[in-house]
Amino acid sequence: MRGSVSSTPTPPSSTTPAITFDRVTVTYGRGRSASEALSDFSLRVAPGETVALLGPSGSGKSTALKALAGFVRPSSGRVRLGDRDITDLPPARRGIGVVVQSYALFPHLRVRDNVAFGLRAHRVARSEIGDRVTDALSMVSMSAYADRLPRELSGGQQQRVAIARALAIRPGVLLLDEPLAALDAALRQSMLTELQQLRAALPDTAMLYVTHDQSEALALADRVAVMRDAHLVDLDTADALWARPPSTFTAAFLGGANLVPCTVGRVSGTSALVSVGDRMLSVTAPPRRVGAPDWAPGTSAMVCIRPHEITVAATSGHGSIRARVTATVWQGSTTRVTLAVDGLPDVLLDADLPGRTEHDIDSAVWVTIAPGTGVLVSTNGAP
Ligand SMILES: Nc1ncnc2c1ncn2[C@@H]1O[C@H](COP(=O)(O)OP(=O)(O)OP(=O)(O)O)[C@@H](O)[C@H]1O
Repeated sequence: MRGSVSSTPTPPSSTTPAITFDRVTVTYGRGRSASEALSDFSLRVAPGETVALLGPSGSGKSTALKALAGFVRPSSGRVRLGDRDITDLPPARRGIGVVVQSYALFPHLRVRDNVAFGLRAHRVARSEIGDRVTDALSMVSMSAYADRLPRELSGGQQQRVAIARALAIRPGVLLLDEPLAALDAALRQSMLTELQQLRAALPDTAMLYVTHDQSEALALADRVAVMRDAHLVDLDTADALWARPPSTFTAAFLGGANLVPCTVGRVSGTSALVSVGDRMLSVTAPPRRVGAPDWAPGTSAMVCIRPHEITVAATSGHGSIRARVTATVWQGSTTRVTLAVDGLPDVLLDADLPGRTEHDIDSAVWVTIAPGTGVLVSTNGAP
């Protein structure tokens, strides 16, 4: 399946979607100060599917979530859960579990009462509440903390309680808005693993996961919806978006790709020879999206080269290109080396080299891009 929003905004199964956004537009403010935070947004999420809304700050991700949860009202368009149109329902009657970045726990209520609160708001029978709270806390491994106040918990523990509170109502749909953003890097990693386990434990729950962190989207989502300036720009499986980015924006947003201008030469199936400066490079030419022209010889495009696909040596080798080191940053397990490559005056390439690699600034090196590792990306419609 190709990642064109116009051609494939459909969930993988043919069942009724758990979540439907049908051409939703949200406008904040009025008159001259009115601005569209979400424009003509359509998306369907299948039962049991996790879709990540990924995009930079201000691109409209949270607004989409709020429109579904009922915290903002669309100026046009409809939202549905299954066959039920919920556009006009108050939030508490939508039966959606919501988890936000700031935990939003009541500071004066103990953990068990924070979780029970949502159940009372959803009018769950008093006799059922105790068992539901116990189940939800055990799902997030927080049973031992039921009698604590939020201030007696770490950030990660508070976020688990917030997730338990959302799960206790047994929602068919769970919305998570940057749930890990307030946590430190180590905790974020372990919570990410726990969220993966939670997802496996809830095979029928559809999840919409808002993040600006591509690694969270790749780790958790069945499909990724890339947002930009209030619009959905690309939608596909995480694998497909990574391997065959449909746009330069998505290529850059998912993993800091090097985007090198090229001219398409000979194309055979999914292989292409392209000229980059005065060099020929063998790259992958993914099938174009439905309705788009093929990669015609002479077309201007970009080659997306991931930083880990570049090797750097002190001496020249077969097919290597001379370059100059302009910066190095040690990142722990890798060193990012930035390179000015001969014949490409306007491009700096980032290479991620394993371990701690020492290169003097301005030193001459030889760069090799393994044949076939770069992928062609269309510049049609790109800014
Ligand atoms: N209540 C509001 N009133 C006016 N404008 C708003 C309001 N909430 C959001 N916006 C604006 O709408 C746009 C989209 O905001 P939104 O919060 O949906 O973006 P986002 O992609 O979730 O960003 P972030 O990752 O920073 O949370 C932004 O320009 C924002 O400033």
